[in-house]
Amino acid sequence: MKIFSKEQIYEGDALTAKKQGITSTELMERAGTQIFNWLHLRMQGAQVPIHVFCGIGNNGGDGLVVARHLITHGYNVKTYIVNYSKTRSKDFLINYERIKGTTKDWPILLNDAKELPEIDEKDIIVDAIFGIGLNRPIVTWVKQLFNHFRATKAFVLSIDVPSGLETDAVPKDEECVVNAGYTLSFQTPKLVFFLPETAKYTVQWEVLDIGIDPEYLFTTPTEADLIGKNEVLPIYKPREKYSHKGHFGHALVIGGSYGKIGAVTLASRGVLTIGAGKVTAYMPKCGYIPLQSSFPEAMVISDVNDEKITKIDFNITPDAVAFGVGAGTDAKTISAFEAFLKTNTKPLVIDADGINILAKKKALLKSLPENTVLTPHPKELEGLIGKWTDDFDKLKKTKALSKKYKCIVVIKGANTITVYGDKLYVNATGNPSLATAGTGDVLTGMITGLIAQGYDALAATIFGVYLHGKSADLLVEELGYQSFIASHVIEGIPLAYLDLFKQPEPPQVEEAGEEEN
Ligand SMILES: NC(=O)C1=CN([C@@H]2O[C@H](COP(=O)(O)OP(=O)(O)OC[C@H]3O[C@@H](n4cnc5c(N)ncnc54)[C@H](OP(=O)(O)O)[C@@H]3O)[C@@H](O)[C@H]2O)[C@H](O)CC1
Ligand SMILES: [K+]
Repeated sequence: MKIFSKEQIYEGDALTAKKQGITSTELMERAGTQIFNWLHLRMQGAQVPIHVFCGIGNNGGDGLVVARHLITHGYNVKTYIVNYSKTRSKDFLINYERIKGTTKDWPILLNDAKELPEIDEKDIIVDAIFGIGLNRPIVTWVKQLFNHFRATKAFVLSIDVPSGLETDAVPKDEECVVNAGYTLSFQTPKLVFFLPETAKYTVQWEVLDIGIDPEYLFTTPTEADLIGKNEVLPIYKPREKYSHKGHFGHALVIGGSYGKIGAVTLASRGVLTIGAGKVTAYMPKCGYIPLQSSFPEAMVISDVNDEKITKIDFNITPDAVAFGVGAGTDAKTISAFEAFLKTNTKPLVIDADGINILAKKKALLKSLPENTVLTPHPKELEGLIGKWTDDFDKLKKTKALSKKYKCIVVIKGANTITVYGDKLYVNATGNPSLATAGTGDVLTGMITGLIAQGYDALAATIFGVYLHGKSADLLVEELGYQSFIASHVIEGIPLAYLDLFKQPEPPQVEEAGEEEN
C-alpha cells in the first residue's frame, strides 16, 4: 500500500472531485459517512455519550458530518467547535449549516480552557480538531483541551490523524498531540504511524477507502510504501518441479568469535530455512564442533585462528555472502575483512560487527559491491550516519548514505524500514517478541538465503524482513511475547511462507452500506 504525502493527498482530492464530477462537499460527505458507518457498525445504537470535537477546517467538517449522522440515527451526541481560528473552510461552513438544520442541540463553541466539558471515562471522544492541515504550533488552551482528554481516560477516535500531529515532523511537545485509541485515516496511512517517535500517538489505525481516483492512486509514485502480503506476493518465486539444490544457491556466512558462535549458527539456519540450497559457515576454529553438531545441514570452513577471524580464505564459489554476525572488531578481523572486500565480487549482506567495522573505517564503504545490504539496529546505524535530531532527520541521513554508497539500509525497529535511495519500504509485520537476542542474526541469514536463491538484493531484503516479522506474528499467538526466542523465528518461517497463500477468512459481520442522512 502506498503512503502518500499530504501534498499528494490534497492533489488526489482535487483530481477526484474533478474526474468524478463531484464537489469537495460531496467528498467530505463520503469521508464523514465512512467514519459514521464504522462507528454505527460497532455501536449498534448504544447510548454511550459521544463527544464530537470539531476544528474549523475540513477535518472539523468531517467531524460535523459524523455528528449529523449520529444525531439522525438517534445517538447521544454532543458537538463542540474548537474555535482556534477565525477562518473557516467552505465545507466546514456548509456542514455547520446542515447540522443546525438537523438538531436543536447546536454545537457548543469552545474559545478557551475555562469551560472544558465534562467527559466520563466511559464516554467516547471523536477528535476532528486538526487533520493534515496543521502547519504551526497550537495555542495553549487547545493543548489544555488535549490534556483534558487524557485526564478523562475516555476512548478517543481520531479522524484522519491524531490532532496536533503533523504528517512530516516530530512534535516538539508531546502534550500538544491527542493520544488516540484508534485513528481512522482516509485512503492512505500516514508515515508518522510507523516512526518510533510518532507511532505512539495512536494505539491502532485503519485506512478507510473514500473512493479517491484509482488511476491517481495507481500511477502516483510515493516516497514510502507499506509492505504487507499484497506487496510481497509478486516478489515470491515458486519452485519448479524438477529443480534441485544446485538451483537455489550457496550462501556463505562469515562471522563468529569465541563465545559468539551461536550468531553464525542462527544466521546459517536462517539461510537454509528460507530456502537456499546450501550454506557454508566461515568461523574461527572454536566454532567448528559446536556448529557441526548443532546444525548438521551446514558445512563449515574454519579460520586458522581458534578464537577470531584473522584471514578470510575459502575455496568455494558462493552466490551470496553475509559478514559480521558475532565477528567482533579485533584489528586482525578488520584487516581480514578489508582484504576480503578487495577481491569480493559477490552480493553482500553486512550486519552487527560488520557494520561496526564500517563505522570505524568509513573508507571501506567505497569497496562495497553495489546493492550491498546493511542491517543496522539503531546504535549501529548511528555509527554509520552520526547522531540524528529526530526520526525524519534519521531517514534523511540514511537516504544520503544509501545514495552515496549505492547500498540498501535496513533500519531495524518496531516497523523496520528498508531505505533504498530516496525510497522507503515500511514493513507491516513483526511485534515486540522480536526484541530478543539473535533475531537480527536470523534476519541476516534470511536475506542472504534469498539473494543466494536468485532474488535481487532489494526484493530479498523487503521479502526477508516481511517473512521475519510474519513468522513472529504467527508464532507469538502460541508462545507469548516473553518466551519467544530467535530460534522461534526460524521455526516460524515455514508458517510465514504458507500464510502467503492462505485465503482471507470471510468477514464475521456484514458491512453497513452507505447511508444518506
Ligand atoms: N482525501 C482526504 O483525505 C480528504 C480529507 N478531508 C479532510 O480534510 C482534512 C484537511 O483539512 P484542512 O482544512 O486542509 O486542514 P485541517 O482541518 O487539518 O486544519 C484547518 C486549518 O487550520 C489552520 N491551522 C493549521 N495549524 C493551525 C494551528 N496550529 N492553529 C490554528 N490554526 C491552524 C490551517 O489554516 P490556515 O489558513 O490558518 O493556515 C488549516 O487549514 C483532512 O485531514 C481530512 O480530515 C476531506 O474532508 C475529504 C477528503
Ligand atoms: K483529527
